[in-house]
Amino acid sequence: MAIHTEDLSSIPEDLPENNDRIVSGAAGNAEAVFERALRPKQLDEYVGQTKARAQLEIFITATRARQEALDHVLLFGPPGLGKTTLAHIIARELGVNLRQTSGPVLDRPGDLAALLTNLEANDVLFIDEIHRLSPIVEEILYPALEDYSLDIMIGEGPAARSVKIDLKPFTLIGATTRAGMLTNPLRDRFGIVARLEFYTTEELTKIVTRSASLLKADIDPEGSIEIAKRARGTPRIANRLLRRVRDYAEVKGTGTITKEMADAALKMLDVDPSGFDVMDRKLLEAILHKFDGGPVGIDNLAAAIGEERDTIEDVLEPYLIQQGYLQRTSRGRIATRQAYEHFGLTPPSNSAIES
Ligand SMILES: Nc1ncnc2c1ncn2[C@@H]1O[C@H](COP(=O)(O)OP(=O)(O)OP(=O)(O)O)[C@@H](O)[C@H]1O
Ligand SMILES: [Mg+2]
Repeated sequence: MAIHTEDLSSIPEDLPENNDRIVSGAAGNAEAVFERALRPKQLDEYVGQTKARAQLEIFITATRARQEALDHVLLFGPPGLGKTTLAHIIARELGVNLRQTSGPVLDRPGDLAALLTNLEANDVLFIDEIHRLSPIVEEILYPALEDYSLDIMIGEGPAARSVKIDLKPFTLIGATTRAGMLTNPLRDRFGIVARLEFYTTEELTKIVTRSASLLKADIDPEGSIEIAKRARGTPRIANRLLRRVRDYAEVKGTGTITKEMADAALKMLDVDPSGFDVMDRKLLEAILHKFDGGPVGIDNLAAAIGEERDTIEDVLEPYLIQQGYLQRTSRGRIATRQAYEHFGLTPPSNSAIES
């Protein structure tokens, strides 16, 4: 039996607590504990993502049979869709160890060299937020990925010399919310690229039901559906809403999470029936009211709602676009017909919007 290790020491301590935004895709610190408890451990417990899963299943089975290292894997998609979970599952299914670090933490070439030389044959190195690797570390990574070798400089000045170190075969799993921010040479070195998609209500209902049973929360099937519908297509949010609704049901009701309880709790938390929270509405309303429905450039929009451009692009926008409320065009963001209707407004007849 291989040991499945998680190097918690390399996870940054200063993760933000996202208590201010209930449907934020990002995880807060306190939440990490629950997340670990609710995280599926095997591929067959991993709900949804049929495309990515089917692809991985084949590669994992073939690689296991040949006892080789799996090709390098890039997982990308918005926060909370299950990239970290999937990385752990892959290592576990391969029967190898996983070492975890992240782009911003790994800022010195020596740290990467230490990690790589400590891997056993066919192990997984998981680098979260891989788009934030420093260029020097990335340079060192290329030959490691390509022919399992490291070229590092030892010493300084005239005495400096380059040393080549052979590594055991390994698999890099990189995760990013923004595939577009990877450099081309890095992206090209991943043999398997899996894009994670937002989950359907049915898939999220399964996740909520499973989590409720792990948390020993009493929930009706309709209660699960209500939470699933309002989770912005994101398992992390579904699990978070479940915990909040459970508290509400314990205090205001008999403890059973019914549709009515879920609805009342989510109303109190300002999550609307489409799963939009205050920030989503603020973004859409800004486009509708301040910019006449758009097009509006991302920087103007960021200034208007007092939000970071990155947060808009990584967290807010993807779901609104996928759901058809927002369009990204070369001239800027446009509110769609559906967005007008969501706020009870009449879409302008002559506008460029499509529904
Ligand atoms: N396919 C799934 N089936 C069941 N639960 C899932 C699935 N994907 C994610 N989850 C749940 O959602 C939580 C968040 O997932 P995870 O941490 O893997 O997201 P992530 O994509 O790595 O997010 P980030 O971009 O913030 O790192 C997990 O704790 C897990 O319980
Ligand atoms: Mg993650």
